[in-house]
Amino acid sequence: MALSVEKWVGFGSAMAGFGLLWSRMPEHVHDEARHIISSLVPMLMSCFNPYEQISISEYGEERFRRNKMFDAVSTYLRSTCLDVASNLKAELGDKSKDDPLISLDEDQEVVDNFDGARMWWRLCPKSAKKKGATIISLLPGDSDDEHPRCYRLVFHKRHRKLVLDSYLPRIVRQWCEQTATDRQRLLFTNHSQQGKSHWINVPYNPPAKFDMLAMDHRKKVEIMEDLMAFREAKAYHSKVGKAWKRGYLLYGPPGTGKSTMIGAMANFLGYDVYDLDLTSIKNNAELRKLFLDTTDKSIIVIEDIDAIEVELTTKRKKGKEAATQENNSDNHNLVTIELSDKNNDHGKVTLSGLLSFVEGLWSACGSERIFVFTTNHVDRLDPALIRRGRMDRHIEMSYCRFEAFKMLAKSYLDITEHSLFGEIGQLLDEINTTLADVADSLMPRGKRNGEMDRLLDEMNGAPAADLMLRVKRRREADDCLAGLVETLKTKKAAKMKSAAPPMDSMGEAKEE
Ligand SMILES: Nc1ncnc2c1ncn2[C@@H]1O[C@H](COP(=O)(O)OP(=O)(O)OP(=O)(O)O)[C@@H](O)[C@H]1O
Ligand SMILES: [Mg+2]
Repeated sequence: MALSVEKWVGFGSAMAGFGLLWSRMPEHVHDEARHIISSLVPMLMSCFNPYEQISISEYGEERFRRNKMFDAVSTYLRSTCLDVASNLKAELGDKSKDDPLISLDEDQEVVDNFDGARMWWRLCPKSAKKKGATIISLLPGDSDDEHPRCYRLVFHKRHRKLVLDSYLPRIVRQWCEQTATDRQRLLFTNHSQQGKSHWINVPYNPPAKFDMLAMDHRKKVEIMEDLMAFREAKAYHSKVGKAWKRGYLLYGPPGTGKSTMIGAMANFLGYDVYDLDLTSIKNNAELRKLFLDTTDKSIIVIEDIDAIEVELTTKRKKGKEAATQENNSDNHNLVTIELSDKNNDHGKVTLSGLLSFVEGLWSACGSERIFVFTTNHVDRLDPALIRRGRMDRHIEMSYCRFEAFKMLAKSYLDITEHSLFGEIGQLLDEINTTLADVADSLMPRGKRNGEMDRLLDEMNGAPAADLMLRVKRRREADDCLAGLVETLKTKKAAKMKSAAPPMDSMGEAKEE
């Protein structure tokens, strides 16, 4: 049957070609004959060929975007048609290394039954393109003169309505439901190969969760509520005619949790993360292609945006220009961003190119996207980049104070109080310490627990083991907190020393 379906489709194409030929007959062929035969061809075609087909290509016409319908069909066929296929292929799935991901091999045909109708599916391999067509490809190993892979669905033409109104929409619905529940989240980064940029990805399971993020509780709840409201605001955005996207600027000193917060956001929303490295992008056109190849329900991150040299070409920033260049002149990894790209955006990524995705024309391409910019130096950023509306929320990640410390102590040592808490609270108020430093001090090093660990192993769950475990934890907490006090005192002494006026030879403070 499969073969005959293919033949019918082939026959249909041949007839179509014949029809085309006729419609282009030279003038000297009698007009009337030409007209009669041309109008007969479609009729003949529909008499002889009872089948129709739909192609679902892996990439869209312009190759800018992956065709999600292709992914939906892959997932559907994997779940419904594998039993009847003989040519399969296996890959290691992202989720579990023990679980191979089985899918249809190229050219394997399978038949699906839907509401009594038969559907023939085939995954067609890449094929050579007819001469003359040129499409720029950004995909690895994908050459410009090839058609991408595609699924071909063949069905009887009396089922056309069923296919378009019920069968294909059901495939999409199932895919959406499945991806929402058990999809492996991915972390993407842009990569340049043979002068072309594309995304590469790895499975992403960030350990950070909001409940272990140490920061002001009220602020944290506000952020979570904001994210939740965003996720449910599809109708609102379309009602007010705004692109469904949101921008966050996370700023604060190194080690205060900006990257950790991004992981917590991704966990909370279940979104993929695109970590955009602007330094490897040549110009706005490439940036545009990368943005267009991001998926919905994603967080697009540009870390350390202050490290991007802002070379202003407009008059309004002339004064600041010299200072910016001077500050960054020795950093060769910087990408130059020009504010005005109207006349000259061929060789550079420009600020307006970047902004057109955050807020401008291109921001409407795709939906449910969150932009996160991070910086250690908020004061160095161009106001155009961070003005409200572009970056909807500015979140300060600050040094570790007592409240944040208590959260870290709870997650790292599982304690809520200790005799050293008072002293630690006071020291944290006096000196600026990052959460990264405090977190590092709170990691048990097991200095004096070697013997206890051995005993615990030997006891293997005996009743006394529980008590011993608690003693061990308590000791670890004592050690960590004592270590933290020591570190903070050393820092405080160093700070006081650097702030003290210089001494003369008699040990007296010199007058300035
Ligand atoms: N608010 C926080 N809550 C819990 N842990 C934190 C927090 N901030 C920092 N940490 C700890 O410090 C480590 C470094 O933090 P992180 O990388 O998020 O800092 P950052 O602000 O992104 O720094 P940088 O500006 O250098 O990129 C984290 O892996 C985490 O262990
Ligand atoms: Mg970071």
